Amino acid sequence: MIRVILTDIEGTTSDIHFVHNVLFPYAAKKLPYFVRAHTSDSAVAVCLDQVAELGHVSRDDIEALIATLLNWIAEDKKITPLKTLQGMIWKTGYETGAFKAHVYPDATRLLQQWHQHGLALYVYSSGSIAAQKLFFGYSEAGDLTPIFSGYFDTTTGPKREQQSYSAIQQAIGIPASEILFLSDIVEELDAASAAGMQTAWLQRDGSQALIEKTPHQCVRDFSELSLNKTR
Ligand SMILES: CSCCC(=O)C(=O)COP(=O)(O)O
Ligand SMILES: [Mg+2]
Repeated sequence: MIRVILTDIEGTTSDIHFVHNVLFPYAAKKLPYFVRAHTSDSAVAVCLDQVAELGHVSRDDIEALIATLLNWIAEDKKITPLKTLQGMIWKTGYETGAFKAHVYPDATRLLQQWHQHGLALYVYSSGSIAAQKLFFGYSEAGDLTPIFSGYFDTTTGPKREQQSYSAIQQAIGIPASEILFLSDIVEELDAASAAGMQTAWLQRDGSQALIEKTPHQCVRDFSELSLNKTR
């Protein structure tokens, strides 16, 4: 029996194009000014320490740190300090109404329904926890944060590693077999499955036949999901 839904965001609850065509360009445009203006903020400084280390750049060279961050955005790197800084930058975008987060109507409807039926809902995304809360707080469907019980990001571990899902299972405190993880990325589903979770592969491109030769439940949208199906 599934008691917990753990969901990815980009490509699962939400359109990948919203993230790549709206969120990432907004962050790239604002990042240089944001970093220069906040170098002495402690939370930003911690991120810049990490960028210097991971990017092999001098900590004193702010312009090189900015260039590294912009390259990471262009390459869609899921690197924790980048994701933390992006979340800080998007806050203004959401608060000023520059954009609202896209959530597929089927995802909104089913998440609300599952919440009403007593399932616990959690998010696991490469976006920082702060960014996830903004995303669902300022969604096109309104504030969806009340339906979620918790959030996980890459500070728990990378999304393609089994250990990350084991750590999430421990934190949630429900047996892995009663947790259903939803994602559009098969390597993430493989890692969750190796940790004992149930899995479902969101293949939202309806023009293609569903890839079904996998151990994962395959669906086009949330309305096709079965909470009773086991591998
Ligand atoms: C919630 S912030 C926007 C999404 C994001 O930055 C990202 O990298 C999406 O990664 P996901 O793990 O949700 O595919
Ligand atoms: Mg995804």
